[in-house]
Amino acid sequence: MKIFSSEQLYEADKATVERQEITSEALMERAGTQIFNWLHQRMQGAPVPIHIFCGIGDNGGDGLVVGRLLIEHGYNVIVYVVNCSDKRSKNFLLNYGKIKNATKKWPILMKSEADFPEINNEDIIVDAIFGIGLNRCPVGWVKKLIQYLNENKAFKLAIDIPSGLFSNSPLEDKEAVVNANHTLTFQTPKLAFFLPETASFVSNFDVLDIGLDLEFLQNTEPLAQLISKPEAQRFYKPRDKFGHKGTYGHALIVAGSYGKIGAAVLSTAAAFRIGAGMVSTFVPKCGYNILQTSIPEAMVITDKEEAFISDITVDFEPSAIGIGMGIGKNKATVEALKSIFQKKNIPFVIDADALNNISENKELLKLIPKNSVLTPHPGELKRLIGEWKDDYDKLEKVKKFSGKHGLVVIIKGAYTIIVYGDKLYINTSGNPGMATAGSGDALSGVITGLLSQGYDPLLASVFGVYIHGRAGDIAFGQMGYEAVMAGDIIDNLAEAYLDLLEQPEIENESNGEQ
Ligand SMILES: NC(=O)C1=CN([C@@H]2O[C@H](COP(=O)(O)OP(=O)(O)OC[C@H]3O[C@@H](n4cnc5c(N)ncnc54)[C@H](O)[C@@H]3O)[C@@H](O)[C@H]2O)[C@@H](O)CC1
Ligand SMILES: Nc1ncnc2c1ncn2[C@@H]1O[C@H](COP(=O)(O)OP(=O)(O)O)[C@@H](O)[C@H]1O
Ligand SMILES: [K+]
Repeated sequence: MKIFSSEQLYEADKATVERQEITSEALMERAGTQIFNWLHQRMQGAPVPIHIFCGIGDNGGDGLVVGRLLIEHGYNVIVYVVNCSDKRSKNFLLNYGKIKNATKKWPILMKSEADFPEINNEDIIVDAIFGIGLNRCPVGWVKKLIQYLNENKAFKLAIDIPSGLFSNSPLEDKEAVVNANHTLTFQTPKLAFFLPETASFVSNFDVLDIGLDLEFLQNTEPLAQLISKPEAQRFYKPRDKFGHKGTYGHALIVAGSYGKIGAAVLSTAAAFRIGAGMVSTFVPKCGYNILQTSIPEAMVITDKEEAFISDITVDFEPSAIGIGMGIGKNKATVEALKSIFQKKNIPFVIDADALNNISENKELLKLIPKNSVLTPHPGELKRLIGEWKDDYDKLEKVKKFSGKHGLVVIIKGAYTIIVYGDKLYINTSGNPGMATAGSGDALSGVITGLLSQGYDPLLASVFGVYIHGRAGDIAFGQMGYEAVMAGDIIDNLAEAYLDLLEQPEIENESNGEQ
């Protein structure tokens, strides 16, 4: 599913009105009707008071449509106009008139704190104050109203986007955003829903298809692509009936140092489970017995050093190399990295201490083969590209870094983002149970194993991040968040594949899966 900017959505709006030969008022009616249907389906006529707070723009207009439809269906509705400006939009005014006709009275006009209504914890709040047209932070009594709503325990449903949140630019005032329990967003989710500083305002969301012009949506380059099951299903490369282990490549994992051989074990196991034909693992001598015992399927090659890696020599041509997990920062290890980057001109997966060594020895950057995949968590990323002001600044910096060096960068975390030049892919699988030691080692093994099977680096990254997260979700289903260990994620790669190969999901409007 594509994520568009607010500017693109206004263009889509315009294209829809022109090509479908409808009025923008009709489009608003469509949008409001979708919200009404969502509520009506869940409330089934329940007499719970619904407080609808409408701004004076088109988001407010949507709120008025919802209010009118609910009233016409006998719901207990109180509609307020948050009168923060006299510049009411055309469609707001049209619907203001319509709701008056339906109810024979005007909505309640709010002009200051004195107008804040009493709301019970069991009531429902619909937030239609600001949508994607927010152009400055809410201040004064409007900010106070947002805070007042947030203090209330009533269920808060935001229309399109929680008021106070900019859809694709930095948040300036965290105190002036509606903390929505659920958001019903039109046509595509907004970028702010997925970034660490703003995602918490959008704990749950559904995407409502309001039928914006398909040609525009298909032909417009989005801000980002959201990756869910349907996309992953398209990326999957089916196994060949006549394939043999050589068909699926020989992956090399270079990992581990004294006390961190587990990192090598985890990434090796993950590379096998994701389907690499063969996996050889290069470790310091101290890792030999551990590897041979824990993963008999792996071939093990050892360094001349006992406790760390100093010189990576192998007697075969790997189809992919995953490097860095638990290797430490010994000087000799840095030299070994330098030399292998120069010797092997294939895409690498570069993780953990390999990234830290690169950050401390920036000359290594130039030696990394093009289209290699870097998998930093936020700490490693900061060391690599420096501090950032906010999430958007971070994305711009990573895009620049990726473009300059010709690398895929995976920004790990909840909603992992894969960056390749100007392109952003946002993963939707995964859960906080995966915040556990070694889950990153598993990811590097997964991506290395996919590269070795012939997935190109971008595809291996996007698909690998999804399936790793999905395996984590399945592990969560079995044992809850806390008990998940990295090994459980690896064990569930099998289930994640089976889940992927089930009948394709019907692409519907919910959960961002389109
Ligand atoms: N573009 C689309 O595809 C569609 C948009 N619709 C709705 O239209 C919304 C966008 O409507 P608008 O562009 O009218 O914008 P909004 O309704 O988001 O609000 C903008 C209005 O509020 C004022 N404003 C902005 N920030 C303010 C602040 N901090 N304090 C006080 N006033 C402030 C602006 O000057 C403007 O008058 C969407 O979010 C969505 O709800 C739907 O009706 C249907 C289709
Ligand atoms: N809250 C979360 N939600 C989703 N995925 C998460 C979450 N926390 C961690 N992960 C995933 O777990 C992995 C953690 O990687 P990393 O921090 O490198 O772990 P380690 O270094 O211990 O192996 C990443 O793939 C990350 O996206
Ligand atoms: K809103």
